[in-house]
Amino acid sequence: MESQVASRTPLVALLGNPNCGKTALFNRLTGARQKVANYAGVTIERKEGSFTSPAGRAFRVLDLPGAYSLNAQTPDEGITRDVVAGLRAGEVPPDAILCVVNATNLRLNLRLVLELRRLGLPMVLALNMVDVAKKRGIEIDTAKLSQELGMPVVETVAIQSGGEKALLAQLDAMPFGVPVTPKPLSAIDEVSVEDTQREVRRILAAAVSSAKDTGNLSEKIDGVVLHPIAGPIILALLMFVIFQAVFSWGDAPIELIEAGMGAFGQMVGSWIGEGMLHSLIVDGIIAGVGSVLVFLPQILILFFFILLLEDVGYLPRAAFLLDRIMGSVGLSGRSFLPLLSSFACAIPGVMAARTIQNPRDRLVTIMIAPLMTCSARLPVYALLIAAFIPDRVVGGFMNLQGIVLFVLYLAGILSAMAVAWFMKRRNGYKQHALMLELPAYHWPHPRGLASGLLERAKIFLMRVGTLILAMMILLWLFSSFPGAPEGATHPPIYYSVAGMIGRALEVVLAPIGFNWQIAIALVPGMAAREVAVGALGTVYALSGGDEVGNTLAPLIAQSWSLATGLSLLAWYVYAPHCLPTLATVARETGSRKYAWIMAGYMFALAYVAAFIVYRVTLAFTGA
Ligand SMILES: Nc1nc2c(ncn2[C@@H]2O[C@H](COP(=O)(O)OP(=O)(O)OP(=O)(O)O)[C@@H](O)[C@H]2O)c(=O)[nH]1
Ligand SMILES: [Mg+2]
Repeated sequence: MESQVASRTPLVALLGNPNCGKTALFNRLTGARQKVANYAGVTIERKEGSFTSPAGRAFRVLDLPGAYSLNAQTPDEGITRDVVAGLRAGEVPPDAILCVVNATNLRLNLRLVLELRRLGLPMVLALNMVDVAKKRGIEIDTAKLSQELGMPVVETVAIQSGGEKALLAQLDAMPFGVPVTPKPLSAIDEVSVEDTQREVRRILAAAVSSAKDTGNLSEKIDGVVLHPIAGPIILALLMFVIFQAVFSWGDAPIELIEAGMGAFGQMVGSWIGEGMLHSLIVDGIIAGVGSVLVFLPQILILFFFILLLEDVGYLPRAAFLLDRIMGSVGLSGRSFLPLLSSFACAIPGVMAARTIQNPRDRLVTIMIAPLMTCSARLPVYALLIAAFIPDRVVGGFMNLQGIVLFVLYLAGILSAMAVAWFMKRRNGYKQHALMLELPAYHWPHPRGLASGLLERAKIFLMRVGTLILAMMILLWLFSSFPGAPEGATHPPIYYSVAGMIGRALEVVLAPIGFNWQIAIALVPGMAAREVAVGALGTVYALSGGDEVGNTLAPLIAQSWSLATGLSLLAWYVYAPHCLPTLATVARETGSRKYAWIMAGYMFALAYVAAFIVYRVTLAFTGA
């Protein structure tokens, strides 16, 4: 046992305050592509990687959630504490702590360094973001700092290639002999917070000169962005521009993909003679997968803006602006970032709720996260909007389709607030002050932005190529067998297994205006929301029409009433069409109960909303 421990690869753990660049450094060292963004609380899990130093030594390295202190306040900080203190079952404590600090904010960051030092593990301090510190005129005497702290101090710039050089050299110089056992966590409390603060001040006075500090430009920008009147107006304008862009910039590339898919379908169709294989490939796969694929541009446009705002550092400001509104329903700005990540996908959103300290707030945030419009809803919304909402300019400059999309997002947000209010009212209110670190603004890094977008495109294409493709093949099978009986008056799919299920469900769904074709699509749609779009593509391709797939929108516009179209939109604002999210909720809350409650309340809301929309539209259109 002993010899095994002695000979293993040294494990180095990255620790530091949130948003100081740990993940950026981790990525630089290991070549990984973990998410880096300019707000606190991006990393919420322990991630392991490895690298070989210039001297040829192998290292294992851990990226951890940021923490302000080892007295963990939130579940994600708890992960970090347990890892360094060696409290995780089946895991040895790290051989060394690589403590990362933000060089422009040592006053805040050094407190954790002093705490960590009391654990008695070998440590290296990475003075990160020295590029920014230098620009601002903050002078840090690293030799002095090293002497004061009693540990090696190296300068790093995690976002520049080569910015990790000094650190690698330092790691190579370290012996890593017999692993050290960390002192118990109680050692941290041996010195009071006040004494620690005093020590921080002393060290700063000795090693840092901010005499030439040009000040923080961010504070000046925040004077405008966080202004009580200008702030919310800027936020609203930003949102507005994003939704307009999704529709107005998306047109050209979408048409290109549609045309491409159409031509591809025809070409492939002409190679394969009529028959089962033709149907599987043209109606099942190309029509199904193609009808989802066309939404790639719109998804990328949305993510372009999200990534941009993330990178610049605007998001925590938005949380700050919305704190009061969220407070009125019993949530705090703390819930904002988890909810915001739910716009990409509810799963990381639900997981990000780990950064919330209060267990009730955390639960409420988890329960409402899926009401935020995730990117998988975008294909559904975009399809139905293209089919039922005219592409018209209103008020001189606003695109009507963009407005409807905005309203759908808003409906999700407002409903989430209402549900939060209801849950909190039942469980008792308690207001918490918002403690949120506002990071410095910085210019977006084009390379990071591009790789973020590429990552998104990959995720989407992977989903299309695996999950959606598989669902389409299954759906085609269920929709093609058994074939139509003698003297059939409907297309064969009507008599198939899927058709039978669809017709059975139609009984329940008819009051909200859904036909059996929609009912069929909703079933595989439980795997993921955009599967329903593909399923509609396949179902309509099999219901007749030759080269449907790429022209699904006009087809459903012809065959459904406006009331049905709008009702389905309302349904998708609420319905929990995503089993993976429900599974994540069960895991994160440690109980299936909440997944069931979530599914129940979301289906109920979906039905009621769709019913109201259907009936009201019918009343207006007089059908
Ligand atoms: N200018 C500059 N920016 C940096 C540097 N290192 C990181 N950043 C930026 O700082 C922000 C935070 O980086 P992350 O790596 O996500 O920080 P983290 O410590 O992992 O944050 P959490 O996971 O939230 O604890 C990002 O916007 C990075 O691009 C650096 O050395 N210089
Ligand atoms: Mg991180």
